[in-house]
Amino acid sequence: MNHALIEIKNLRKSFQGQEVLRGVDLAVPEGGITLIIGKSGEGKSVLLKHIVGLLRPDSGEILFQGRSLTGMRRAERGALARSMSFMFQNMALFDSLTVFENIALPLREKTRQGEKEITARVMDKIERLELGVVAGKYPSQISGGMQKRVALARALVTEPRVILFDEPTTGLDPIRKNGVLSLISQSRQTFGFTALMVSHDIPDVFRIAAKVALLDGGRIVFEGTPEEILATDMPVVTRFLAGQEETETDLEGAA
Ligand SMILES: Nc1ncnc2c1ncn2[C@@H]1O[C@H](COP(=O)(O)OP(=O)(O)OP(=O)(O)O)[C@@H](O)[C@H]1O
Repeated sequence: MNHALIEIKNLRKSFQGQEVLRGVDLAVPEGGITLIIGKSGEGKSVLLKHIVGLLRPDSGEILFQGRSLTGMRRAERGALARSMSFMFQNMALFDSLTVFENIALPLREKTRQGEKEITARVMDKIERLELGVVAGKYPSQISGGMQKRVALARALVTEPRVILFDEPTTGLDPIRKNGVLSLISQSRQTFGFTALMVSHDIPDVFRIAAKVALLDGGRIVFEGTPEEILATDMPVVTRFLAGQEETETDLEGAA
């Protein structure tokens, strides 16, 4: 992990006069997992959506290997979009498609590969993510943890350079949560992509992150390693981490 693959500079975004991102600066190093944390509604998903081009900034820049997204020609932006995948919380699997067909979908949509190559690529991911037994099943016939594994296979099948994860473990129990986090970490080592992830699984998710960035008040107010964020006495960080613990305790108490 060394230079920044993606750089976000002074990014601003308002919705109906309400400024959500107020000058976000963030460097995402190549390789490794960069984690974005922050309170609910701070704009973490909005930030990810700018990187995949689903939202356009009011001002500021997103650089990919030093090149500005807005300055790129259409063809170049298209190629870049094909080199990224995402696993977003609301991007569920298609119920009417089998696991195999769900994984094949990005290849059918984003590439011109023939049936033989598609089958080979899908089967490779199915084998590596140990999904063989469920390949012919429909999403409703498999567990939530298995569905996340399928969603990960779908994100990986185009062999992307960057994968964005928006709360990839939402709705899973603690054991399955940790299973999915380990799977993401192992897949990253095997396939070598750069990951940018939004997660509330604190502190569990720290063990797989190389870098942590805290979004607060529309800006990144802390960047560092997991060890650094746990050790800092910056009030904005300690308040946030203490709040997370309370939420966890409340949820456990309510369960
Ligand atoms: N397309 C949109 N139009 C209007 N407002 C939006 C839009 N997208 C996001 N917002 C607003 O931007 C703010 C930030 O939303 P966002 O989903 O990024 O928060 P978040 O930090 O990801 O929260 P959570 O942790 O709860 O998922 C919210 O107030 C949301 O209502």
